[in-house]
Amino acid sequence: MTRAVSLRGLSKTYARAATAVDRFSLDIAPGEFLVLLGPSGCGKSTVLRMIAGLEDITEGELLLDGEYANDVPPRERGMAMVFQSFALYPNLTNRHNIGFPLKVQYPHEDHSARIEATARMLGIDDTLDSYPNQLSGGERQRVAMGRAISRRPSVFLMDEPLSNLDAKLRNHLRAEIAQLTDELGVTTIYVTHDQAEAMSLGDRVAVMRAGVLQQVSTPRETYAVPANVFVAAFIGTPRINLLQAVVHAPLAERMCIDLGRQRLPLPEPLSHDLQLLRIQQGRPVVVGLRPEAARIAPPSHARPGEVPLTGIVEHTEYQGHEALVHLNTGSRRAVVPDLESARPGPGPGSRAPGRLGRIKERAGALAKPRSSAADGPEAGAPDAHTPERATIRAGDLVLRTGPDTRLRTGAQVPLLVDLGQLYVFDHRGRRICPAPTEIPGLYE
Ligand SMILES: Nc1ncnc2c1ncn2[C@@H]1O[C@H](COP(=O)(O)OP(=O)(O)OP(=O)(O)O)[C@@H](O)[C@H]1O
Repeated sequence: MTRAVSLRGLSKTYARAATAVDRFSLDIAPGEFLVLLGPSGCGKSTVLRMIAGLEDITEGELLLDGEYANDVPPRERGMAMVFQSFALYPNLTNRHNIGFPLKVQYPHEDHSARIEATARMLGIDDTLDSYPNQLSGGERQRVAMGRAISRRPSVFLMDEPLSNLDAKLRNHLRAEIAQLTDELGVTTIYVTHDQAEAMSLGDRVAVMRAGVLQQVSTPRETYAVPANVFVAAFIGTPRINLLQAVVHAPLAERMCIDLGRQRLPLPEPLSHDLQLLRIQQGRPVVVGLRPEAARIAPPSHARPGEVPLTGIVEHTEYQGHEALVHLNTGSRRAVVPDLESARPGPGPGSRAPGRLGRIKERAGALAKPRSSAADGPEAGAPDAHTPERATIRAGDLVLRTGPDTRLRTGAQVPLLVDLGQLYVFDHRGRRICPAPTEIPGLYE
């Protein structure tokens, strides 16, 4: 059996604490795999615990199969929870750990067949007579999952079940969880702060920030059409490049996006999405370019929709299947406060003061800002005395290239930016390009 879970304006306020979850609404279909994703402390576990009945709901409604369920005791909700810490009974064999919930529910029945079938499904049938301390972390987490499965719950609640495991095992178990929940067809709500895990597991991903739901969509939509700058920055590795910019849209001239030291010209005729940017004239915006949205090539190689920019190579990270080139375009990075500490900094070489200084000097030598209606305090080109100066750093743009690309540090290289992959966010961080109501090309 599987069931629908609906959250209607769910809020949670702890005594003497800020609101942990703020008017959270979501409908989860029977059999769906929904991932709750967000940084530490954003309220993911609190949502899960309210669904489980382990936490009182301060405001709002929980519906199970359409029925009001705020007051249903946890054991009557037909849910099973798997936590980050394996939480097994150390003095019970794995067989008894898996069978424990069955024994509590039906003390006089023989559960051997179901325990063994569950263990086979999880590939731990040969460890049934061992104790948890005789198992590896991955095996212990399988036993914990076995205990959750054996009860045949109608909803699985998983709270970072893989975060105590090493990367290799995590990837392996991730695939197993996907297969298992698919086979069982049970509604699964899975909490993680790992965006790669969320993207690979979820039918849909619900991104949270500071207790508030930001976006709920398929992994593909979440990546392709993030609702705001927070979601754009949270999803994708390497992270999207976010640059401070100003839209420059004089009536008689071509529109462009001023990045401070360089501009992105917007070729005529403008696409519908780019036309809508006109109303942002003179306003600060944030430009988002994923690492695959630009390539190293001269202007003569431009394909339709590509516009030129230049950058100075700061350093190249070899990744085996690709290389990541860190470039300095003289732009100012935009900061997403909740995420900034998690952002990988520039490479080790760039931390050497002499080299950083040299890179900054070269950045200064890039195309000088032309006179612009948008020039001014918000437009970029900050002078050395403004605090903004500190935000001009080497490596404002990271691009993906082939693994064999050889680039000399300090070389100035021509770039082509694909405007079809350009994101623009307004001063409040909402996506304004592509326009919010459209999902261009996604279902073609
Ligand atoms: N029992 C509690 N009393 C007071 N505040 C709490 C309690 N439990 C959680 N909080 C607060 O509620 C907020 C949300 O916590 P929650 O554990 O749901 O976040 P999370 O997104 O699951 O974080 P993590 O990924 O670190 O587990 C945090 O600010 C946390 O400090």
